[in-house]
Amino acid sequence: MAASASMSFTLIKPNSSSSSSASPKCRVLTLRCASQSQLAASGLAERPWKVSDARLVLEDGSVWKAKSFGASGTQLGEVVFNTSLTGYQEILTDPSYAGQFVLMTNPHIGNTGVNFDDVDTRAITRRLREDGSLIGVLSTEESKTDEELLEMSRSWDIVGIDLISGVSCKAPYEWVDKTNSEWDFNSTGGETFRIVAYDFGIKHNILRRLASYGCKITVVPSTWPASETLKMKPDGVLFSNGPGDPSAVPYAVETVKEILGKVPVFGICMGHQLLGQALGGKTFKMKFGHHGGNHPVCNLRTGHVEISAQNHNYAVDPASLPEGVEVTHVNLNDGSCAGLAYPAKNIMSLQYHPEASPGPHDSDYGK
Ligand SMILES: NC(=O)CC[C@H](N)C(=O)O
Repeated sequence: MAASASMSFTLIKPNSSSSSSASPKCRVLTLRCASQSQLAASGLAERPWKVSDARLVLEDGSVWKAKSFGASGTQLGEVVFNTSLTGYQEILTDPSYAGQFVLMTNPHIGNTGVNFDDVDTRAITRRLREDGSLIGVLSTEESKTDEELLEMSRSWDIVGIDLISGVSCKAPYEWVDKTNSEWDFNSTGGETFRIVAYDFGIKHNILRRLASYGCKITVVPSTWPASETLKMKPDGVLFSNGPGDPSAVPYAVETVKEILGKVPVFGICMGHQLLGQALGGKTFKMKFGHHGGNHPVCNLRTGHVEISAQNHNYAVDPASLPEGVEVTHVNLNDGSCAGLAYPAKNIMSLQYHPEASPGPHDSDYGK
């Protein structure tokens, strides 16, 4: 689903003037440093892909000059940074990043660290840490002026947009693949539960982990009616991860509401945010969210700390939840809600990724 481009960066003085607009079309892009001399020395400049000048223009008026290879054109999106040390392939193919650019911060991926030829892309991360996630336009089109690109970045917002409909499957299907045995560490033999999994941009490893635990899984589109799901008489329903603003998909919240209390349900990330709303709570946008494989979470039921993989810009406001809903997990970096349960209705959910691949695997408890 994702286009990607690798770029070297040189920061020039912020430019704050503006002029035209364009329709938003967003893809996940990764920003990676390599100097032109390195590219030339390695022969990359002669490879089939085109190396071209590129610019990342942020809505704050800053213009970041770059060299790109692997993709060309102009893309608009929200720039977020990810602190994971490994797994950038999985990050770039995670549908939850639809509408966003991913800026890797690990020196081995996102930048070259000590390199006097290039400005370190961690400078962009610092900017995002100050101001929060920013909309940006990444372009290799020389015909577009900085002002035009700036205007594009200022005339689009990721808030309020339904991004899950663009990444969900279009028809139901059965999922059978398990975690490859060389990577498996917790699994059960035999069939356990029949699950309907709502695909809001579901990650394959969620499905693999469930299959390894013996679940028989039917994946359904985001618009699949609750009544059809209930007719399938599943033992449980999973609401998956997915991109974008959870308050911009009221139809999905309605589906969740219709299912709650009738069968046990579990939500991951977007699924957790939809459950929070279906229970009467509200979500809010965080400053720059949580994106990385190193987030400490406290499981309040056990007192144990789990290191978790996270990828979200929104969170459920615990103060907005009705009585009876229990906050089961808390992010120890900022105290935000990382898990919910409502035992009276057999509901549980996590804001983070217990199935993370690559790990950490602290939250894959096994049986
Ligand atoms: N990984 C996800 O499901 C992301 C959830 C939601 N799109 C957010 O950014 O908060």
